[in-house]
Amino acid sequence: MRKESCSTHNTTQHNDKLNSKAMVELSHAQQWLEGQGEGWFNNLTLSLLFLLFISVLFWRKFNRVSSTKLNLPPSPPKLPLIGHLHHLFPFFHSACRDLSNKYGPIMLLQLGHAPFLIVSSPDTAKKILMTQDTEFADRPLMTAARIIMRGYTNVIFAPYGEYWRQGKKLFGEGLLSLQRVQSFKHVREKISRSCSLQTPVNLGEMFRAFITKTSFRCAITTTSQDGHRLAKMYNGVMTIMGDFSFEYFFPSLGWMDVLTGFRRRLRKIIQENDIFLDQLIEEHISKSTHNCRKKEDLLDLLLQKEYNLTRGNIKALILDLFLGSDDVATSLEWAFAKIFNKPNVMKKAQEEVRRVVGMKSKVHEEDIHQMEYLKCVLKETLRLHPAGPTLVPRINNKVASVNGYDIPPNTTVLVNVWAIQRDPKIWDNAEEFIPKRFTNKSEIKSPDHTFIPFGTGKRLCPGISFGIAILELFLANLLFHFDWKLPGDLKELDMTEWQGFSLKMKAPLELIPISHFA
Ligand code: HEM
Repeated sequence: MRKESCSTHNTTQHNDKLNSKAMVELSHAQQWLEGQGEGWFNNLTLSLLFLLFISVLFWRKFNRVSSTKLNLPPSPPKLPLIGHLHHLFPFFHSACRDLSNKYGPIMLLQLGHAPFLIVSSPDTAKKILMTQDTEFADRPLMTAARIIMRGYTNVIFAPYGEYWRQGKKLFGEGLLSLQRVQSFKHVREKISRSCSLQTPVNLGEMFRAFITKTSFRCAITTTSQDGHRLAKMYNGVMTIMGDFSFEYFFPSLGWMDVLTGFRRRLRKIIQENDIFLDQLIEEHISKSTHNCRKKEDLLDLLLQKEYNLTRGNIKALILDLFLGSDDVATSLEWAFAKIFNKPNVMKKAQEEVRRVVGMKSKVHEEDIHQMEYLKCVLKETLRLHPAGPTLVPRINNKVASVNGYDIPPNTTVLVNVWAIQRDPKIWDNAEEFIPKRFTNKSEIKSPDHTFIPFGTGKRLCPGISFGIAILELFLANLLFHFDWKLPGDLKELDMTEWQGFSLKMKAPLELIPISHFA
């Protein structure tokens, strides 16, 4: 299943959209700029602006010709050059929900030069994700994913095809065979120190650090205790994956990513990751050669010769663990904040956890099965705060027909799960946090597509069981061992959202722990 970089495929796709002469000039300018390095801006600026103008004209000409024959979905009025970008503040998912209320559950936007289809109803989501899923099973080509994930050779961004199929199967097997998250000891000790000092704990930061480390260590056994390097690698990858790239929204302006320093930062992250990942890989190769590991882990599986993966492929696949961990940490942060802001929910959840665990000194995995209310709390959190509010983007390679509309090829398709899961036509008191609405509903995705925080269909998240297991265990432990209060004279937690790679809490989740068993 070996796969080398898809960047040529990407370039070809974008080139098709442009007049070839202007493209040749642009690519010369880009190569030249790459050679000059970041921060360069001198008297050639005018020539570059001229090129920009030409490329925009060509793009507009192309776009007009190709879309005239199609029956396109409804669209709000747009501005020259930026299209609908100005409509999408402060938050993409909520702005799209408001626009969809006016323009319908299937709506075409133009963001910069890139066409986006926004889907906001369960029925249309079903068509995209299930009924017509082969037409929409590909991922769009994004600069950060291309470079960090070495030509889209991780699972999340891999183009739909044999490499993706094999990668997902391997990833699923690797995650299933993981040793479960056994110990909450380190987190408990750290929080206990703050108990005695009566100082607030930044829970969001702590969740992220522990969950990345936990999922990484569960998947890959290593003697390296370098948690700091792991955290640095994680922060670097997550930050740049959520950054703005000119190449994506304005394909003809890809060279601007050189000027802004985006490309340089990507290269730096790759180099830093390489040091850590090469060390892990070498350690695994040497241990398997000397046959001194007791248990096989995800990395051992990926290193097996029969899969014929390059070292770059393996590094990209490992990085999917980071993206998955980020979703878990984000969901945990929201869940805890939601519980804290609703004292009756906190009381009920703590009573359940403490009743089930009883006289034991810690929460065991078997206990979790009996914590029905805790499971409802998690589902209600994932309903109101899905970590991926518009799932991971899809793309269609050919013209597709949905609800009688023509969807032009290479349209990025976003299913606004955040809007569907808060739709007052579907949910009673849709904006309210009411965990008991999930009583006796065991599924983590509903067949009618009204609740799909992990997506569905071919590109369904393979980390569901692993992610839920970590979430349940962390939450149960936090509720079992500690009571919590706000620092200073704060009355309530600030629940403002912030969109990075996942939809996070903007303000730090800081609370003072009080030991329940002191
Ligand atoms: C609460 C935790 C998590 C949430 C909310 C979540 C959510 C999602 C979503 C929305 C997608 C996109 C589905 C689509 O395009 O239809 C996805 C894909 C994916 N997730 Fe997760 N995820 C979580 C945990 C994890 C974990 C722990 C891992 C791995 C360790 C993981 C690995 C993946 C991978 C590899 C994909 C790509 C699947 C594909 O493209 O075929 N996720 N996840």
